Amino acid sequence: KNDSKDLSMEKMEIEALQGNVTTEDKRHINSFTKVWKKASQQLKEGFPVPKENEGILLHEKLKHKDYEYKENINYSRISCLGHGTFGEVYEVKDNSTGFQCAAKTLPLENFRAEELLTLTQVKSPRIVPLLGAVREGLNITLFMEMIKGGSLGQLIKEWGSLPEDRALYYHGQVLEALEHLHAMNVLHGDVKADNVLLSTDGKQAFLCDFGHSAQLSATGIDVLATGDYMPGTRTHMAPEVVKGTACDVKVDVWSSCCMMLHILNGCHPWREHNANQIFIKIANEPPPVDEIPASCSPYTTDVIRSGLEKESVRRASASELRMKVIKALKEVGGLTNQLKKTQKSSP
Ligand SMILES: CN1C=C[C@@](O)(C#Cc2ccnc(-n3nc(C(N)=O)c4cc(F)ccc43)c2)C1=O
Repeated sequence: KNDSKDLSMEKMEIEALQGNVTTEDKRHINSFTKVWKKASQQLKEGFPVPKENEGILLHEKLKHKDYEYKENINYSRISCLGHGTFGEVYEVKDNSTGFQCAAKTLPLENFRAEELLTLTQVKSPRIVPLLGAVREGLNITLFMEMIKGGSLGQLIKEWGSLPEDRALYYHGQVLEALEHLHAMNVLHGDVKADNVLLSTDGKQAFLCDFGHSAQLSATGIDVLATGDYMPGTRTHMAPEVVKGTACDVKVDVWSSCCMMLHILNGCHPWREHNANQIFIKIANEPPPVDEIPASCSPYTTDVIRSGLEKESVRRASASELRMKVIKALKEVGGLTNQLKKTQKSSP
């Protein structure tokens, strides 16, 4: 009897929220997640979806007007920060407060409820904070803190590759974010340098883009290549993902070590193979440990080897690997080299 009462309460709550943008608390975002997931399904099946402007703003400097929050009317795009499979990310400014933040916009039919559910559940200093989620017609816009140092992927492009100490330093911070996620049986699903954002002084790294995240069942094992799951970046995919066998949170540990190879070598692992060959290589060949630079300390080599175990049961967990990273970072003398801003690679 109580459940049905709760359900009808929730139904009333959702109806009250629909068609409006409000600054409620985070739990209302979950209500919209259900509504948008259904609308996204309807669109995919070819049914029309009413064009609404609705959602939740979580930051007091993002101000809706008469329960509306629309591009150009209430906020404006300043510049494009990045684009990819996920949609586009812009730097935006609230027209009434001048507050600037970042906003990822994606078509409603590409909306995955897990992206928002993960972001409302996770509280970690190593994860980009969500500032709001608004539907405008057939688009969803997710507002988040602006992280001014840009992405680690951009930094690697600028410098070619990064020294071992800095690679370990950033790997350690990514593993901190993964520890938080994995403790809640959530996997990120697309750990790579493009999804790691840096503070301007390069001292802090933040994990972003939960468009590929998945909440695993209680056993912690799921087959990812099913349903609406969108796999992450091919070169960073764990063998179990490629093979479509049972996956657990350790797929992120594998990807984080592929990211480590990318930072150290300046290119993704499995570089010389074309897209289709990569799946066969990942599934059948030994892990790409031969791509670990010979100049790396034995401790760094041990980090990458422990995270690139093909059998996920033998692979280190995020917390075990972070311990190894801290040891390796100490062994190489800590974070010493400064990336001098002036010495950018020639244009
Ligand atoms: C909290 N939250 C909300 C949505 C989310 O799933 C995402 C994302 C995403 C994807 C790609 N790129 C960026 N991206 N964000 C920024 C920024 N916040 O400053 C950014 C800055 C760049 F220079 C390049 C890409 C950038 C952010 C998520 O995690």
